Formats: sequence, structure tokens, C-alpha cells
Amino acid sequence: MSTALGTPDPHEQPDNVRHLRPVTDTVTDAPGRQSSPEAAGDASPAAGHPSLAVEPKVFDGQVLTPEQSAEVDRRLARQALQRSAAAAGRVVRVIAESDRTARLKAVTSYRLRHAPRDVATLLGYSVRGHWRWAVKGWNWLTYADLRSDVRNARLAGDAEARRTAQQMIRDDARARWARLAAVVRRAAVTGAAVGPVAAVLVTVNALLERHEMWTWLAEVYGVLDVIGNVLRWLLTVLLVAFPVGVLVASVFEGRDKTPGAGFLVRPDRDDADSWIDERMITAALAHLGIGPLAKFFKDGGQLTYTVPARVDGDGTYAQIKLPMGVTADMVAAQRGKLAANLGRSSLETWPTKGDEDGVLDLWVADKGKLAGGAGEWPLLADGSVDVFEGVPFGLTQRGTVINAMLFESNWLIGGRPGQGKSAAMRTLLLGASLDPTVELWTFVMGESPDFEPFRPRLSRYAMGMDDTVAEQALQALRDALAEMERRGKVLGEQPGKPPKTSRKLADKPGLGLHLLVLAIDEVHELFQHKTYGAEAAELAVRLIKRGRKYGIVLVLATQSPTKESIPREVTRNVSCGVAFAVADHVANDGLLGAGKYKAGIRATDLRMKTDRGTCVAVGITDNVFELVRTFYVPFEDGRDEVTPVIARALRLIEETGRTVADHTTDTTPDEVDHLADMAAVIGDDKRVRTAVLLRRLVEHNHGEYGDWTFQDLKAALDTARVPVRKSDGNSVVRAEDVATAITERDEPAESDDDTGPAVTAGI
Ligand SMILES: Nc1ncnc2c1ncn2[C@@H]1O[C@H](COP(=O)(O)OP(=O)(O)OP(=O)(O)O)[C@@H](O)[C@H]1O
Repeated sequence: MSTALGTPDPHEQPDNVRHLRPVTDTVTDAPGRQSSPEAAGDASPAAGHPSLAVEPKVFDGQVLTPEQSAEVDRRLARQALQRSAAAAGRVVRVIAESDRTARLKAVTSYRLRHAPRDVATLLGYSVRGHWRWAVKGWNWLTYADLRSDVRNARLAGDAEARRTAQQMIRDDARARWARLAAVVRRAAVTGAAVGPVAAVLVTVNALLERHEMWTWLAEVYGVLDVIGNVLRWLLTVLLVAFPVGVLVASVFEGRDKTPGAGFLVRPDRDDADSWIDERMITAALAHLGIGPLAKFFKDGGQLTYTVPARVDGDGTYAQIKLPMGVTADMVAAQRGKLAANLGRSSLETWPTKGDEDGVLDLWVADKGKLAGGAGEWPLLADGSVDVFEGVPFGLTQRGTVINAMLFESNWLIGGRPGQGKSAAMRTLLLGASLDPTVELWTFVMGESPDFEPFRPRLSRYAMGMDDTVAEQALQALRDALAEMERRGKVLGEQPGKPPKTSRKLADKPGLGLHLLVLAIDEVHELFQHKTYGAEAAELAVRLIKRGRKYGIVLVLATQSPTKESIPREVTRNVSCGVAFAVADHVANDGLLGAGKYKAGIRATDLRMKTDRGTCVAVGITDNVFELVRTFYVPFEDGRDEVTPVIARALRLIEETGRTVADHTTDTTPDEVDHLADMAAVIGDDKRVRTAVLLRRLVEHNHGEYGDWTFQDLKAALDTARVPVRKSDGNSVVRAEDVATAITERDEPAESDDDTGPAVTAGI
């Protein structure tokens, strides 16, 4: 509802008219904004000036209901609030701006106050940076890093690593001089080409004025002048910028905390948690409860670290000269306590005797590093082997791959049941099988299929609990010994003083000087055999002592490395001892050698199951011992990764034009050649009585004929079509009949055989 009103008197408003506004409501609520003249000026009391005619104003208004009026009030209140907030914001901004200025002033004055200290710090960084550069330069010039490798390798007794580092120094020096020579040569060639031209230009310039020169020559000089000016300018800039740049770079270098100058900073390590340093070792040793050691520390003694704690593979190594009255054995005896003091498990802590009784070699594994297996066998999918270089066997505690030597090395592998002996032996033989010249004889003295996939690659193989296997293993030892004699003669005829079995000789098929590996699993069964044990032990000892030189080696595995089951001479003379988890110090020293347990080299600390596949080994590297995580090539639970490797090994043999030497003799009773045996035992006799023939057969091969009766003999003769004749009332077998039977049997084979003898692996 709208209404037109007369001259407004704001004090006299009808009740229901609370707000009257001009039609063109130009009055704004915003402060500072101009109100319209009608609203602001004309409606003011000044309008009542006497000289001014009072013009009645007409307002267009609206009569509001109380609710609408309340709403307008609220809106006005909100706008007033917003105006106040905006005003307050402006005040805060002003304060803040004045704050920033104050802060700037404070910071500037603080910086100025501390300027001398800051400059000193920067100078300090710069000096340190220059020092680091000098050290780096010196290290580079003197091959300090490689020399340190040589020193460490020498201390560790690692001849191979030492030789490698020394060779690297020589190679590096040669390359460096060659580079220098190349630079000098290039400079000389450039000087020879540019020098004369420059000399001519300088001379001409000195003798002639520019206007006297040909125009083009003067232009050349003009260009040269410009280039010269630019270069001069650049040089001036550089003379200022270079020192500044060097200063800035040296400050950055000085702030760098990464290892560079080795003795200024500790080597960076990812596994900071696992860090073991001399301080921790000293504290751990001080709390072992060893009387003389505790007294030494109490009296203020300081340990001498002949090798300071340093990263060594997956752990830390240190060598310590122990004080008077303390031996390394005493520390080794407290291994558990030492491990606890260092926050490690026993298996991760290896205190052993150094070069002398009073020198402690300590190697501590990084926490949890030994828990992982060795990973995939490097030759699983690809590759061949030079057995004279070694076979990948496992990872050392330092995390490096061990190339185990089979050539000239006899092995004794032992440990409690199910800890990985056969698997380790399998890995060694698998590696050897990938050298096409290697001949493998394998006997398993128990019912175990561990080596079944090897069959086609083996020249001799027998597996089982019965006596025939023991007999064949014994025969193999006898034959290996005879082979050794033969090789001795062949080797003696070779050039060289004295000639030595080598890769070169092994590669000559006619000589038969290739590596012959005779592996016997569960060998204690053979050595303890009541009929064949004594002879087997004697032959094994002779082979171990003398066979190496002729390329014949034994790899023996056993669950029971006691002196009753393994001859002492075998234990003493094998070069590589491998102990998986063992029960006691007797088994430990039986495998690793006398005194090893006392010296801290203990497979007793390996845990059944948990440390399956991990062994302590001696003789497989130049180090006193190795803790080895062996590679595992599975052959169990329907998983067979051995057969493909054997197939590859056979292909390698084929590619070299060889065949697997087949010396397989009588792997089962049925394969015994009865006729040949009869011919052998009849010898030069024309005929022998059947009773004599049977007796001689039993003597000849007890395993095969020991339980034969006359019926068995008769049946065998019938099968071979050899008649039993009568002579002076006795039943006899004639040599002539046996020979005829052999001829008739072999005839078809002989007629087929027109290809000549095949070259056999290694022969
Ligand atoms: N290097 C390894 N890594 C992982 N597991 C392994 C390793 N070696 C062996 N094993 C596991 O241990 C089991 C037993 O291994 P293996 O048969 O070689 O033991 P063993 O000591 O020869 O036992 P036994 O004395 O009974 O013949 C294997 O079936 C395998 O599961």
C-alpha cells in the first residue's frame, strides 16, 4: 500500500508508517558515499532557511508491517556490523604493517650484530671446503681409496681382493698417464697449427699501419680486434667472478657432510640403526665378566683397534689387540653375552681368534641381514662353468658370492638331518656338471632321490641302502685310485717342470686329465660298513691325500661326523669343511678341524630349521672361516629346477662333441654280466666243475653271487645257453662253451658298431 504525504515531519509519523524513503532511494548505507541531494541536503533542517522557499517534497513511501520493519532493522544492523568489521580490519592491517617494519628492523639489526660471527662461520665453511678439496685431490692423486682396499684385504687375509685392488691401481695409473699424454699431444698439434699463423699476424700488425694493408686484411684485423676486446672484457669479468664462484663453491663444499675426507666424517650408512663402532664394542667387551678385561678397563685402559670398526659386507668388522691376560678364545667363550651387549643374536656375532691368540677378529652382522636366503643360484637359467675357476655355492656373511673350488679341493659336508647337506652337495655337482669336461661319479648310501635328475649326466651312479651300493662305491674308490696311477703316468709325459693338471690339459680329450668328482652322500654308511668300510676308508684317505694333484677329488656328505663314522685322516686332510647346524663341539671340530670350536668358529650356534641352508665353512676362501648362506636349487614337492640345468649340461657336452663317460658298472644286480664273469673266473682252465665255478663267482663278486645256489647257477647257464657237461662223472662248464655264448650274444652288437669309438666326457 503506497500513499502520498505532505511536508514530512519525521517526528510525526503515523504509527504504521515507520520508514519513508524517497522513490529514488540514493541514500546509501556505506560510509563515505554521497547521499543524493534530495535525500541528504534538501531534507535537512537547513531547508528551513528564511531566504529559501520551502518546497514541499513528495516522498514515495511504503507503509511497512511490523515484521517487515523488523526485517529492515535487522538488515541495517547487519550492515552496521559489516562496516565495523571492515574498519577493524583496516586497523589490524595498519598495525600489522607497522609490525612488519618493526620485524624487518629487528632482523636487520640482529644480522648486523651477528655479522662477524656469520662471516666467520662462512669463512670456516670455506676453509673446510678447501680442505675437503685438497683431501679429495690427494686421494685421487695417490689412489688412497684403492690403497685402503689393499690394506684392508691384506689385514683380512683376502689375497684375491688384494691382488684385484693392486691391479686396479696399476690399470688406473696407466690410464691416467695415457690421458695426460693424449692432452699434451693434442695441445702440441694445436700449437703447431695456430702458432705460426698467430706469429705472422702479430708481425704484420707491428710492421704495417692498418691503412697500409689490403682492405680485406685490415678487416680481418678489425674482426680480431673485436674478438680481442670481447675476450678482454670476459677475462675482466672472470677475474672477479671466478674467485667469488670459488668462494661460494667452497662454502657449499664445506657444508657438505657426505663422506669425502674419510677421517672427517664417518662413512654414510643406510642402516644407521645397526651401526657398531669402537665405542660400542669396547663397552660390550667391558661387560663380558672376564676378570682381566674388566680390571684393564677399571684401571683406565684403552683397547687398541688394529683394524678400526669398518663396514665389511653386510656387517661390521674390527680387529682388536686384547690386553694382557686375555685371549680371543676367552672372548669367544662369552659369545652369547657379547651378542646381547651389542644388541645382536649369537649367529650375528662372530668373535674369532685372529693371527695371534691375543688378537680378536670381530665381525658383527647388520641386524636381520642373515635372515634372508642366498637368493637364486646364478646359473639357474643360463651360463656354463669353468670348474678351474669355481662353482657358485652361496653368499658369505659379507654378501659376496662364493665361487667354490672343486679342483684340488676335497670336501666334507656335515650337519644334523635336514639342514641342507644334500642340497649343498647338489649345488656343487650341478655347477660341476655345467663344465662339459667334468666327469661325475655319485653314490647315495641311502634311499634318497636327491640326485635322480643327475642320472643322464653321471658316469657312475648308485643309490640305496643295500650292500651293492656300498660295494659299487668301494669299487669306484678302487677305480679312482687306479685312475690316479694312470693319470700320474700321463701327466709325467706332459711338458712343464713339473707338469700340472690345468684347464689346458683338461681340455685335451685324449689325455683324460679332466676333473673327476667322486661324490658320496651319507658316507658314514660306507665307512661303517662291516665288509667294505675299512677298505673304503683307506682308499678315501689315499685319494684325498694324493688325488687332488691329478684332478680327482672327493665330495663327502654325512650326518654323523664323529671319529667312529669318519676316519680322522679324512677329517684332517679334506681342504673344505662345511658344517650346517651341528649338535656339539665334537661334530663341529670333526667337520671344521680341531680347535675350531674353541677359536669361536662354531656351527653349534646355527639353529635347526631356522638356519636351514646356512653353514659355517673353512677352506673355501682365504678367510679363516665363512658363514655361508648356500644357494638352493629345489628338487622337492613336485618342484624340480634341477632337471632343466642337467638338460643344459647335456647340451653343453653335445656342443663340444663329447659324450658322458659311461663307466656305469652294475648299478643293479641284473646288469651284472654273468657270462663275462664266468669267462673271467674260468680263466685259462679248459673246464671247471660247477661247484668250483660257483665258489669262484662268489669270491669274484660277493654282492652279486654271495647268496647264489646251484639252482641259480644252473638258471644263469640255461639263460646264457651254456650247457653243463659231464666229465669223469662231475658236472663241468667248458671255457669254450662260455666263449661261444659270449660271441653269439655280442655278434649283432658288433656288426652294428661301425661308427668308431665316441669321445667321452673328459676322455
Ligand atoms: N640353501 C637352502 N635354502 C633354503 N632351504 C634349504 C636350503 N638347503 C636345504 N633347504 C631345505 O632343507 C630341506 C632339507 O635339505 P637336505 O635334504 O639337503 O638336508 P640334509 O641335511 O641333506 O638332510 P638329510 O641328512 O636328512 O639328508 C630341503 O628340502 C629344503 O627344503
